[in-house]
Amino acid sequence: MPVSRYYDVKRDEKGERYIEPYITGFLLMRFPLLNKGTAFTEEERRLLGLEGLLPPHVNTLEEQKERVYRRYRLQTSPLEKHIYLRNLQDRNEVLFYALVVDHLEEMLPILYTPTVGEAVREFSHIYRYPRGFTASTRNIDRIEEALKNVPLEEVRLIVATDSSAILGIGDQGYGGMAISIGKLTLYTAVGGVGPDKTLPVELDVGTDREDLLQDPLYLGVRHRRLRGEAYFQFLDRFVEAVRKRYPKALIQWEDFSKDAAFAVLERYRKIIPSFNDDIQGTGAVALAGVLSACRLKGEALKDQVVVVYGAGAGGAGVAWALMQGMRREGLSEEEARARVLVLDSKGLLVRGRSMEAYKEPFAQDPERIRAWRYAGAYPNLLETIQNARATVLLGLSGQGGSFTEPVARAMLENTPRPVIFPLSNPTSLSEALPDDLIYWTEGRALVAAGSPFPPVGYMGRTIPVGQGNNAFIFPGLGLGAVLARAREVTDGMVLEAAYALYDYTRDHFPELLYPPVGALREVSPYVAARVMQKALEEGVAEEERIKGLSLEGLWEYARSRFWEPRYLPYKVG
Ligand SMILES: NC(=O)c1ccc[n+]([C@@H]2O[C@H](COP(=O)([O-])OP(=O)(O)OC[C@H]3O[C@@H](n4cnc5c(N)ncnc54)[C@H](O)[C@@H]3O)[C@@H](O)[C@H]2O)c1
Ligand SMILES: O=C(O)C[C@H](O)C(=O)O
Ligand SMILES: [Mn+2]
Repeated sequence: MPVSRYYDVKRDEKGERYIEPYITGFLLMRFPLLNKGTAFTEEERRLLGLEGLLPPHVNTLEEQKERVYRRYRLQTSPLEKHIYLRNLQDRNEVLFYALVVDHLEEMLPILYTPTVGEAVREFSHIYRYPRGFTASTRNIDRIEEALKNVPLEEVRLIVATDSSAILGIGDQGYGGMAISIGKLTLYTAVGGVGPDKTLPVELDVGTDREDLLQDPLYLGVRHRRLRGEAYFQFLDRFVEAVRKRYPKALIQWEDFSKDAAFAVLERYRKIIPSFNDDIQGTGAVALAGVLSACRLKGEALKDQVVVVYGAGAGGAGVAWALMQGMRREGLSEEEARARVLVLDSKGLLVRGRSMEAYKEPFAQDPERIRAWRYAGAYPNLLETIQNARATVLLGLSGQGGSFTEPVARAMLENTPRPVIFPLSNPTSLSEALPDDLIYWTEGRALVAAGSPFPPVGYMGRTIPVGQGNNAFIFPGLGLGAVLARAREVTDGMVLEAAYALYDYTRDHFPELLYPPVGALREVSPYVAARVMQKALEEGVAEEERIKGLSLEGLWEYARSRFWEPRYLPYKVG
């Protein structure tokens, strides 16, 4: 079966890859995976029926990059830059990725967090070309036929959202498609997954946002969200259709609110290889960063007292991963629980309090807080930090500014080097500005944030702010699972991704909490190799070609499979 109904990628007698197109002429230039624009050679123009349709001068990819980069720089706001880049992506994917790879640090905040949050909000207003697949209450009864319309035959990676909790900005209806697109852009740009192997998906089950339902320009279905049985029937149909059309595909569940996130993960993880980025990716990235912080302070994770502020998908995932990390250092389940305190909007999770089932594993023994000093029904953030003598504080609350000066100073009372990670996105919802945290703690806090922040100058020092974002995990985790053809994404593989990121940071950036974003293209294949190794060890890897390979061999394998943005020559069969 060819890669697409529009073309196939083949190898010539020397083993070099080339494209055999099944469409020609003007139409070929309208398919972004095939278009080279002004870089079509004279020979290709003759061969493909493009003569006269393009300017006479033939550009190199380098020249094209120069041209689009100049225009890019003239865009006046992050959202305008985002729109510009997304248009380029929908016009010529090789050129788009070649440009992005050259300017990773500059462009990731435009294509991904934080600007992607704005793109989600404005999705219906900035919409231009179709991309990805929409499953909606309008087509779910014909989902199998609809999926056949996707012109790609070898999809291996799907990012799907129901848009119920996009970043920290809540229900965004159809606009969530932008997050699926953004995550997959990273999969290709830094995870080496070919764009023809990816499919962004919006699961449009409706929205509860009155302003969207009333907006005449809104592009999604106009009814309230499906819930309960109807919701799961919708998802069952989607998963079944994916399994049929793309039996080798992995699904990354993205930005499902806590009401559905845990149930969706558990319902499908043994049916189709899948993981939840907000629960598992975030858990892994937080564990890696806290381990790095412990190394920098010369302390062990098992001796920390961790407060996780926010108990949704992200918070629960982070609490789980940190407990697993402590167990690995020898603590019992009970001991680990006592060192990871989790708060939701009502305060500290304590056994006996009313709470959703998924929070129960993190609830503290009520005996423990009996002697604590606190005012309300349950200890709040400041009271928990003070009473438990917290040394690590992680924010996944979506409550901008909630790490105040008293909170930061209370951390400093407990330890000379507090670890404080305001991980909520986008930038405006960060629990604190890294700048403030550094000043309030007299330059002593170890700080990483979910969104990108510039380094902080303090008393003649320049303190880098790590980006504790699951972007350091999901591309490698997904790539590793896909290359290993893992039947399942196990908890072991998720935790291995965390330790891989920790090891990578220690070996290459020993002073930092996380590598710089510019290193993501090196980080992801390493994480992938470790994930593959774990999949082999746990017996879930089905790919024969990797069996028996050492870590070095797996790493080489991941690098050799890495998709690079360059033009392939055309040949007509
Ligand atoms: N840095 C990262 O990689 C990363 C990854 C995932 C999520 N996040 C961020 O975490 C935040 C939450 O995302 P989520 O996916 O967990 O959403 P969610 O909808 O599943 O959960 C939100 C949670 O926030 C908590 N919360 C709300 N109001 C609160 C309050 N006043 N005090 C304390 N807690 C409160 C609640 O416990 C709620 O369950 C978002 O801002 C998101 O961007 C960051
Ligand atoms: O999307 C991100 O930047 C990270 C994370 O998945 C989130 O929901 O905030
Ligand atoms: Mn997310």
